[in-house]
Amino acid sequence: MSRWVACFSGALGWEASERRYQLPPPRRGSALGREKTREPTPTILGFFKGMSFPIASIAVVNSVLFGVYSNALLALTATSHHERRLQPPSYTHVFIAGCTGGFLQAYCLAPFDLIKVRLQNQTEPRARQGGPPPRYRGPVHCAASIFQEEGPRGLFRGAWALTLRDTPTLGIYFVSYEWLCRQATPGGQNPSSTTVLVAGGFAGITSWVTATPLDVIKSRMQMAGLEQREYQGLLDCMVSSARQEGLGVFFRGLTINSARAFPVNAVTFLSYEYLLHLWG
Ligand SMILES: CN(C)C(=N)NCCC[C@H](N)C(=O)O
Repeated sequence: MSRWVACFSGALGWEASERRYQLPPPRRGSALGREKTREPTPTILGFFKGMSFPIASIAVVNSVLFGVYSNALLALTATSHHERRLQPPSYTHVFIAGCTGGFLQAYCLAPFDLIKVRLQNQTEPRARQGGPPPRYRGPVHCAASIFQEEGPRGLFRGAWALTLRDTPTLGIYFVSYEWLCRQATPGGQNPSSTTVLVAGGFAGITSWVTATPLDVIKSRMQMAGLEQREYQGLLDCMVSSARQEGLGVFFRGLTINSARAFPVNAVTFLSYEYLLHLWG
């Protein structure tokens, strides 16, 4: 039980805005480009757009991830959290447990991720007097609209890309964390808080560095239904994105992902270790 509760810690780790993955604006001269549109004045609030839903859902996401990871490790090694300090699990076991957590988390929570991406990509200004209302009025309205307009399968748009992104990268995430902790901790002892913070931060960066290319593709596929743009699949999305925007497209958002990953994952692991210690 404690393993699942511990993962509430993730409430601190909201996802960065996905607007960086938007497709380039229509070229000058295109029908859309010629339309006279009044751009809303950007405000600081734009950075926080659509954050309430990610904050609420990240607790669930991390509960599933860390819960499955801990239970998979328990099943593989037959040792409790405390015993593992004296008998550390092999990196293969850590990797398999991390991949299992990543796979189940991605598969079960794909609709939440889709809603988050759609809400964060809304470009309409907040409803003003006389102005157009935003397309989605909130998470429930967003889910209902996707269901109506794109069918039940629409809610799982991009789910494969999300699963492919999360399965190996979460294995890497937990292996990096374990490896860094072991380097800085004498055998048989618990890692210090500083070690946990630093190892968690770097584990977050490592996982995002490996995840960013598929993260870009996943977000594009999730937005495709809304932008009246269909990809034939993951490969088609990869090839057409690279053709139009060059290989750099796969690393879009890498700097911001990494800058965000350090503090978020440092705190996530510290809370996880602390709660395991308390209830484990
Ligand atoms: C897709 N990737 C790289 C990950 N999910 N990595 C694990 C970090 C999870 C954390 N909630 C975060 O958002 O950084």
